Amino acid sequence: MAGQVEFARMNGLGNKILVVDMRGRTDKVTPEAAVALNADPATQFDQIMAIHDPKAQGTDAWIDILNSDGSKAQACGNGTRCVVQALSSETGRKTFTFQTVAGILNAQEHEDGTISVDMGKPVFAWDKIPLSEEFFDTSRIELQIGPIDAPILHSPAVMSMGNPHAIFWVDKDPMTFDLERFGPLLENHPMFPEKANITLAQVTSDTSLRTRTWERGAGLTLACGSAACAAGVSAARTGRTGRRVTIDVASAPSRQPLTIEWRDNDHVVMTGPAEWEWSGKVDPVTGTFIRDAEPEVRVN
Ligand SMILES: N[C@H](CCC[C@H](N)C(=O)O)C(=O)O
Repeated sequence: MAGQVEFARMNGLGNKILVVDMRGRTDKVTPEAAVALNADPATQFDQIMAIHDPKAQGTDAWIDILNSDGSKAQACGNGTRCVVQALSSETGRKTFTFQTVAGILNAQEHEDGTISVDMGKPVFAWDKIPLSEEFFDTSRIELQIGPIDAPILHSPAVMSMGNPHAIFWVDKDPMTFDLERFGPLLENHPMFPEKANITLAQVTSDTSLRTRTWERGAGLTLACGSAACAAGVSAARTGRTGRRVTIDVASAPSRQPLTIEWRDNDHVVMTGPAEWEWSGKVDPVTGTFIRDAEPEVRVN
C-alpha cells in the first residue's frame, strides 16, 4: 500500500519511540522502513509502536512492535505508555485495551499524566522464556561472563514479560559496568535461542532498584520498561524487596522513577511518564518521512 501515515516521535523516560498510525491499512511497517528511520538522527529510535485496527472484540487496537534493527518485539512497556498518551490526546479517553502478539494489555492514564500499563503475568518456565537448557529454578541460572574464577556478571534471574529478560544483580552502580561490551555477548549467548534483553540491577533500598538495560535488537537504550518489570518481579521473587518497588532507570535523562507493582493476581503493573516530541508523516514501506511544521511563534 502506498502513501504516508501520521507518526509521532515520543519517549518513555528517554526510551526513543516512534508511534506510527497504521489504522485503516492492512499492511505493516516494514523492517526496511525501520532500518531507514533508525539511520536518520532525527528519527533514530529504540522501538516503533505501530497502531493497527483491533482484531478482537473489546480491544481498542492491535499493536505491532519493531526494534531499531527491524526485528519484532513482543512487549515494550515504555512504548505502550507512549501509545496511551497519543490515543488519549486524540480521543480524550483515559483507559485502553490493546492486543499484541504477547496477549491483552490494559492501560490507563491518570490525572497527573502518568500512565499505568498492566503488562500481564511473568513467565518463569525455562522453555517459555525460552532458554536452550533446562533449568528448574530460573530465579538464578548458571551463566557468567568474565574470568571463570572471578566472573564480572553471573547467575542471572531469567523470565519472560512477553519478551525474554535476564537480570544480573550487581552490588554497585550499574553505570560503572561496561554494558556496551558485555551486552551484545549476553544478548546473543547460546543460552537464549531467541536472544534476550540484558539488565543490570542494583538493590538501593527495601523498596527501590536501579537498573540499566542492553536491549535485544536495539542495544544500549536510555530506559526499558519491560526490563524494569522483570527486575521488580525478580527482586520480589528472590526476597530482595517486596512486591512494589520504584525503579530508578540509571540512564534515563529525567530520573523520574518507574513504579512496578507485582499484584496478588500475578499481574505486573508499571506506572510512569510518556512524552510527545514532534509529529510528522511517514511512508511505512520505505521510511521516508516529513516533519510537521512547528507552529510559528509570533512576537508583536
Ligand atoms: N524498550 C522496551 C522493551 C523492548 C524490548 C525489545 N528490545 C525486545 O524484547 O526485543 C520496553 O520499554 O519495554
